[in-house]
Amino acid sequence: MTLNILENDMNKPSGSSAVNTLPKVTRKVSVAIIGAGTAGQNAFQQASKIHDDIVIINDGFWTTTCIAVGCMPSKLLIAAADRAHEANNSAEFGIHATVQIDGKQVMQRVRDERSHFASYIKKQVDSWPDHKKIAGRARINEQGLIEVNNELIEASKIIVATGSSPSIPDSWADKLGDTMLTSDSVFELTDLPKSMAVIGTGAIGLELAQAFTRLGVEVTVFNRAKRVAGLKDDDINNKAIDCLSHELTMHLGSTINDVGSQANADGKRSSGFIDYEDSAGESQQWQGEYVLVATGRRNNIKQLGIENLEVELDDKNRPKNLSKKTGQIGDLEVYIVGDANANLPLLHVASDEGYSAGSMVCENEKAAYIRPPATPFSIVFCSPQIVNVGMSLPEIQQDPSLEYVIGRVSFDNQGRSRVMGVNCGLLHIYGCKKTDRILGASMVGPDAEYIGHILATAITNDLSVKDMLDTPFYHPTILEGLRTALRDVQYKMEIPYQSHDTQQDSF
Ligand SMILES: Cc1cc2nc3c(=O)[nH]c(=O)nc-3n(C[C@H](O)[C@H](O)[C@H](O)COP(=O)(O)OP(=O)(O)OC[C@H]3O[C@@H](n4cnc5c(N)ncnc54)[C@H](O)[C@@H]3O)c2cc1C
Ligand SMILES: NC(=O)c1ccc[n+]([C@@H]2O[C@H](COP(=O)([O-])OP(=O)(O)OC[C@H]3O[C@@H](n4cnc5c(N)ncnc54)[C@H](O)[C@@H]3O)[C@@H](O)[C@H]2O)c1
Repeated sequence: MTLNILENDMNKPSGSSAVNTLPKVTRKVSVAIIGAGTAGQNAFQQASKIHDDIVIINDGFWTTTCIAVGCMPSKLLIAAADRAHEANNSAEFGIHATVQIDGKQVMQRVRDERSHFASYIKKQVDSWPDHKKIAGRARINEQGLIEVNNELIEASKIIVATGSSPSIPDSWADKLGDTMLTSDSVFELTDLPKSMAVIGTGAIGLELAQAFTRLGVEVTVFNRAKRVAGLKDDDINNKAIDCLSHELTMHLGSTINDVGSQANADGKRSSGFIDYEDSAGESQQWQGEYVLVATGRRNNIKQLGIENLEVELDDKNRPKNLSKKTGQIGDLEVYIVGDANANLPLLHVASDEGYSAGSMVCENEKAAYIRPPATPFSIVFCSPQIVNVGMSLPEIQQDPSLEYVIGRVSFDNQGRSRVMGVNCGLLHIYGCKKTDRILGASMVGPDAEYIGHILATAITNDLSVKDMLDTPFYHPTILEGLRTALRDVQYKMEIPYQSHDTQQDSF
């Protein structure tokens, strides 16, 4: 189905007042892409291979969220924090150091390196013809036309790649004023503050709270649920809280009743406050320099006028009839990709979806190379890292046909983890008894990013637990912990040809 909303209106008899009052279309294009982040840029590059009459519209910076305010600056901050942490915590190895942290230099390096990454994107965007790029905020009007600046664009196919933004509870921005930070503003700090509250223990809250703590900031974390990183396996969640609590002051299960800011005695600055009820029901107040609000992100779609393209949204702003493979909405010539569709708001997913939608507008599903939807996989880069792969435990439990066992390994006494002094963690692998396949896994622990990749490869390529165990595991590695958990899966499956012991790592 094509975008015929315009045609319907335009087809009204000539002389009709409706036609005469319509503003004039300034350009007609085969493909319009709205949003030039990772998903939009990939879509543009791919679609440009076939279409010359194509336009990409972007509001704000022409780098990407990932580079400007997301993955990269957060990992740069974590890198500095980890250096400080190692130096400060090596006494058990007989290494004693006095660490001096230059906050200005830490934050400057974050921005300098960010500029380095941004320069690659700038080079790419600069290479695109100017007439195909429009800087401005797009809106889709009632006729299904794209309004941007003084232009009115009619597009045969539209790819929406408008990303997401921090979601801030009502009135908090006004009440906190200058004391409020979000992931959009925190990397602009020119120095490290003395104190900070972090609200939210999702990926953003955990990563930044721990990084600032390690850099000497007095950080207090709040979350309404007794849950970190959205973990759905209670044992892994409890273990993650246990490992992270060694460093972080966390008020989990607390209710925030009010937030605000008040002038300091010096009259120069304000400080922020949070009135909250702790998990025991006691009223408390926190006061400090900044409040970092990390209470989730919302897709940038409602303000766009997407309903004018006949796209329906559910109660969570997610488009109905979304193909998770291509981002296409039903049989409309509309594709919604990356964070904008609120499916899996992760970088590799935005990248793949943008590529697929860009291919689809060139060819069709049969001719274009469309990658299958990625195996669900997420990593939170706190220490120890938190990883989820494949199906979650509640998803598995909802399907009685999936006879599952849980293979487990603790990293508290795992050989190499102990050698390295990073021995806190737990891995659960959910194995299917009937098929000898891995359904999913959840983990907090050292080297989880690598263990997660191996498990994602196994699930994606349909490897059996036996296949995995027939693969060598080098000694002594943290990855031997993965083998211990896989052996536990085998043992619990009671499959005759397989080993009947849960062998621990050899030391
Ligand atoms: C602090 C932080 C850390 C993160 N860390 C990781 C990580 O480690 N790993 C990971 O996988 N993911 C991470 N993410 C998530 C990742 O950054 C996003 O999933 C990804 O960048 C989304 O890309 P996108 O192309 O969908 O959107 P974006 O890159 O946000 O691009 C959307 C573009 O559309 C523009 N736009 C919006 N509305 C309009 C409009 N009406 N008209 C014109 N233009 C418009 C926006 O201004 C923007 O330029 C992190 C996110 C944050 C915030
Ligand atoms: N390493 C990574 O891959 C990475 C890193 C950062 C961000 N991201 C992406 O960004 C997305 C957004 O991250 P996020 O951490 O902002 O969101 P999130 O939804 O994962 O976490 C938000 C947290 O805030 C809490 N919360 C919400 N309202 C609250 C309130 N009023 N009081 C107290 N707590 C409240 C929620 O309980 C939840 O724990 C993630 O889903 C992820 O896709 C990924």
